[in-house]
Amino acid sequence: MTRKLEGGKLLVATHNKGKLKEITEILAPYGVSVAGAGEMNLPEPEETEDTFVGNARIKAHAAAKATGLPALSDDSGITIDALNGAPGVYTADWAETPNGRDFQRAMARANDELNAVGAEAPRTAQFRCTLVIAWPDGHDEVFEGVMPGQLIWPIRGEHGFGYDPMFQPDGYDITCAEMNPAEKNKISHRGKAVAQFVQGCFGG
Ligand SMILES: O=c1[nH]c(=O)c2ncn([C@@H]3O[C@H](COP(=O)(O)OP(=O)(O)OP(=O)(O)O)[C@@H](O)[C@H]3O)c2[nH]1
Ligand SMILES: [Mg+2]
Repeated sequence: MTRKLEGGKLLVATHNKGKLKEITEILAPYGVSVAGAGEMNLPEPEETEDTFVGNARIKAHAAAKATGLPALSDDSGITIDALNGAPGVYTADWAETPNGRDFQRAMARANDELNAVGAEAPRTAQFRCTLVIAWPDGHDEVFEGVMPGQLIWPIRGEHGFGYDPMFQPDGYDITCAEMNPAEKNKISHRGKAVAQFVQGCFGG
């Protein structure tokens, strides 16, 4: 049975400003305001699992334990069919450099690895989002969303974050970075997962 949440404020256990902005915007119509782990100075736990749900559990339970409040985490990434699902849980790692994350470089790597598979390699990929809400007593619940699409090159668009300029959702001829944010939230992996979370934890 899904445990319900009360009150209008939710702790979101992420240090990613792009995710936080999207979750804030998706939850606004439900009267839920959001506080991020970064602004609450919570440490960033190490993501040691090899599944989205495993890492989402680590982040949500760490924040719930540290604050005594229910905490929502988001573990997400891109799975590329021709690369057997890579980068998957390592999506952020592909962007890491000694000077911070560089997504131009991460997108170029995805394109290079696809080209190395061959000209005929399918360009299909999925954005995946796993949300975990954890309570301080150790209870948790999981919600998931997937957005299928194609990886295009050269990249296009200025909105969004991460790999958005490379990702063209199925049924669209523009990338996620060319959409306005509300349009992306309507169809995205994160939009779908948050809708399920709202239904489960705030619904009747
Ligand atoms: O173009 C994108 N549009 C999206 O909608 C999206 N959602 C996730 N991602 C990427 O997937 C990785 C998640 O890694 P991740 O779950 O560990 O998050 P993170 O480390 O950035 O923050 P945190 O929540 O762990 O604090 C990061 O590289 C994100 O850029 C996206 N990229
Ligand atoms: Mg992370």
